[in-house]
Amino acid sequence: MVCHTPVYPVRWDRENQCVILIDQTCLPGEYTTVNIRNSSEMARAIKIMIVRGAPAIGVSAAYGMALGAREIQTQERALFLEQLEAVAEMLKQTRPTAVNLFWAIQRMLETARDASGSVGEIQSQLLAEAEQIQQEDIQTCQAIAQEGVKVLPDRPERLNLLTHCNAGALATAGYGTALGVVRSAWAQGRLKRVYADETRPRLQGAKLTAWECVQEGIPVTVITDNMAAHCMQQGMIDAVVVGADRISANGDTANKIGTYSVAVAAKAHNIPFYVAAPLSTVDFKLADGGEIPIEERDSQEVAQVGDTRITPVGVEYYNPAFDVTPAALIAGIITEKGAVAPQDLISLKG
Ligand SMILES: CSC[C@@H](O)[C@@H](O)C(=O)COP(=O)(O)O
Repeated sequence: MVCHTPVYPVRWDRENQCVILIDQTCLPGEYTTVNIRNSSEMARAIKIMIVRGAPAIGVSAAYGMALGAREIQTQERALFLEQLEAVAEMLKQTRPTAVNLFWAIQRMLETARDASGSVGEIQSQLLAEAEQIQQEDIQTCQAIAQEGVKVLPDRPERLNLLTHCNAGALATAGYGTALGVVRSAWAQGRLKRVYADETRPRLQGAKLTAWECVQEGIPVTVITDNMAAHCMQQGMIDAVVVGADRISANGDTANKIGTYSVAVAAKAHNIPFYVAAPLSTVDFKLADGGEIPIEERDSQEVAQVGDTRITPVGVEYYNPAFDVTPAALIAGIITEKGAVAPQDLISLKG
């Protein structure tokens, strides 16, 4: 096996002046990369999930803005800023739930507005800002992982953790949020095994979380989504750690569809359920999870497994990509500034 660690799903290629994305639609069968040369290509890559996962989407959007800035021809500052807004709008249309997308685009727009100098200098500053966002995200993930390990159940025996979807290095600039906690627990000798829900319909757990674990020799068992409650009932799970796409001010958490049912099952079995996410995933403007926009994706994702159609002709489909886990089911939200109870999240507002 060719080992691809550490995993960096989004990279700036200085020599070729393009962004290199790991094509996550090809994993685990094939490790390939895609060169992204302009903002439209980046928007498409986010939409069709070549790159996915809230923080990775944010980093990619930041690079999309930097690429878009370079496509603008005018040397007139006001016109440049106006055209950059249009690039921002295009990137914002890609995926509605992951707030990191909007957070990163906003940060890039503010960088452009605050920048002094010529249009050329602003373009350079935007590229530097995208690189900065990327570096910060890796450091944030490592801090989340350190904080996360501290809150895991304190038991003499090694822990069995369950996770849903992929909140690993592939979903961030590197290292991961929920899977970062798993990684750190493994590095510290506190992890026995991670159970990865397969995560229908896109199978990020079976494909991506499992792939990342195999890369690093972390023991991983893939289960279908409907097995999680059974595993909990059998005493196989000590804690659940998942990522997030958007967290409202009260701690309600939108994450990959199926997360809510895992949280309900964890509560029923008295198993702590943790959300690991950077503060850039918290949308303090939203009072509760009812205000979080939920992306609905193509019905084909439900109708098919891989390329095989599994449903009869004539049925209807419903394919929300995310659900909202109420704060009451969450034992703690693990951020780079420490882990807090959902109701105390507001104390971390910068
Ligand atoms: C650190 S990633 C956190 C979330 O973005 C992740 O759990 C998730 O739901 C990803 O969804 P996806 O649709 O694959 O982008």
